[in-house]
Amino acid sequence: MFIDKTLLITGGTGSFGNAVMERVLNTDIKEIRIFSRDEKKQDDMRKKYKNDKLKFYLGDVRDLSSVKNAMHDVDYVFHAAAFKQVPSCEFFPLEAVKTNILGTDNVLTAAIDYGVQKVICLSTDKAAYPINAMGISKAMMEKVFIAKAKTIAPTRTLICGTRYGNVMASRGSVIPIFVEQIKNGEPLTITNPKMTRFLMSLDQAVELVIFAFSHAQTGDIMVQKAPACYIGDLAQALKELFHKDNEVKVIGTRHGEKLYETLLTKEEYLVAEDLGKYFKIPADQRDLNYDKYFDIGDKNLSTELEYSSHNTEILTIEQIKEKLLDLDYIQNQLKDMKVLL
Ligand SMILES: O=c1ccn([C@@H]2O[C@H](COP(=O)(O)OP(=O)(O)O[C@H]3O[C@H](CO)[C@H](O)[C@H](O)[C@H]3O)[C@@H](O)[C@H]2O)c(=O)[nH]1
Repeated sequence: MFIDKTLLITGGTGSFGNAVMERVLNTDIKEIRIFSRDEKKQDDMRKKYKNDKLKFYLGDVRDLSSVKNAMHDVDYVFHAAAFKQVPSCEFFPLEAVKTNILGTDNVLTAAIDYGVQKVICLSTDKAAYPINAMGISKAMMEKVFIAKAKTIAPTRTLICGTRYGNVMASRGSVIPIFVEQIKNGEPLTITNPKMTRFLMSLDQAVELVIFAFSHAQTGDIMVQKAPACYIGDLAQALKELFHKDNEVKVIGTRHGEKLYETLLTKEEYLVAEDLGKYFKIPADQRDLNYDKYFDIGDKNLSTELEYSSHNTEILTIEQIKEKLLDLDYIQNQLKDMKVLL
């Protein structure tokens, strides 16, 4: 797939950028361009990998000229640059607009201008029925790339996306928070034990992008099916793995937070194609002459379910423990704490 090609990864110094880069670096790819704002992280990456195939571009997706500067002779783009923290986007929603929405438009404009063959834009479950600024900006990002996909022949530039849930043990997320609390003998701060979240690994996020890369048609969003768990059960699973019995403190739901996340809205579920491990949300083929579709309507809409972390497979405590044990992060923490399994 990548033989002699050039791949640009926006947000390339982030955890997803690193993971997907590592996955592709050992193919016959010609060049991987890491595009990001942070010179320090780029320098760390340069020193860590010491690989001539890796090229680093400083820039910001908000600035079209910096994006164009990195886009010449690129074949494929994985667009991962984004603001993804819920709280910071709540306080600075316009910053989310600039990076997540306008930045995406810049990436697509430059990609089309330079004849890039494929662009994969990364979205999140928080974009489905969004309630916080981060999710709303990502939902708009999806609208932007779907609309843009209609403006260009897929044989020239194919534009598609992926949507995935929380990445387990990512920096600042609940798993490392609970592990630190366990280590320090502090109570585990549970927002609501009945809250559910999809459980996905970084590798699966990479898999999903590679799957979209090889299977998506223009305008499609690819979604990975995933199990979920109750946050109360996640805390219990961690306590059992670490052989500790910390107290639990229920602290209540945080700002902008949902009881459960949605990967497919019911409107999308109705049209989604089930591809086994994945769902494909095909691009809406209607054009602006909307009137001619009005009398068809959608009778099923009121009965259809969404695909959410409440109605997907819910893992038992034992199953959560198995998933946790697959994570390098958990293995290292268990070793640090000299826990025998
Ligand atoms: O101390 C905590 C922290 C979190 N949770 C719960 O654990 C679940 C997961 O929380 P995370 O903070 O790990 O993940 P979020 O779903 O809240 O989303 C987070 O991860 C996203 C990316 O996956 C974005 O980065 C986002 O800004 C960030 O809030 C939620 O139900 C949350 O209520 C707790 O019970 N206690």
